[in-house]
Amino acid sequence: MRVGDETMTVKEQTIFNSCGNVIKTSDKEIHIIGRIDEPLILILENVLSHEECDVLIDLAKNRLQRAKIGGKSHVESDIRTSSSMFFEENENECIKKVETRVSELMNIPVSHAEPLQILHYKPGEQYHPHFDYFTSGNVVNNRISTLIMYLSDVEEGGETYFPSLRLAVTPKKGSAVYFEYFYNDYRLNELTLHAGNPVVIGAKWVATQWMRRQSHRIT
Ligand SMILES: O=C(O)CCC(=O)C(=O)O
Ligand SMILES: [Fe+2]
Repeated sequence: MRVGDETMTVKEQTIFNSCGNVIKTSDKEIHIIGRIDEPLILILENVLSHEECDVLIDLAKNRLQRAKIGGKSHVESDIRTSSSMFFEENENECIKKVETRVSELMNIPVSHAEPLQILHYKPGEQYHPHFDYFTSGNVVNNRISTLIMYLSDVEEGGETYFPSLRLAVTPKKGSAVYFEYFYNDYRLNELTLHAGNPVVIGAKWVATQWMRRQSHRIT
């Protein structure tokens, strides 16, 4: 292909940095078991141990709140019907360890990390298709990448679904799906539209880490 040829495509830079199928963070070997290249979407195994999943669920259990929209309206949102909570940064040794591992895996300093979010879906609950980046107005320090870690298996339903790519990721305890939306070509970012399909049988627990373009933490 010639330069200037309209059909010439230049592969976009990715944030995620891996060569090979195994990623070594300072305390774990994580395996890539599935991928789409553009936009980059990775299915990762062994991100969290089963014990870590259980600890995160236990710590979150009593602090969950049904999804709300609007500060004062207290109207329950139909966009997301699950319950959620956020951990404090560095809240305890387990959170600290997970935050460090996730930041190494996502190749972004921990200071760019939002607080770790826990979501709990009961049968019938779901998260309708959405973008993780903010689309309204002039966002200064937008989100650039997401890691959704599954803290439980789900007997039926509950997949993370990318409708534009027709990709469904089945929750598996300790596994995760990674995607990024930092591309110059806006159409690639838009392909990261995703949903949490309704849980049919069982309970779904996830931990979501969103990364920002710039430092986000005050400390
Ligand atoms: O529960 C899922 O599979 C999706 C969660 C999600 O999209 C999010 O936390 O932003
Ligand atoms: Fe999302």
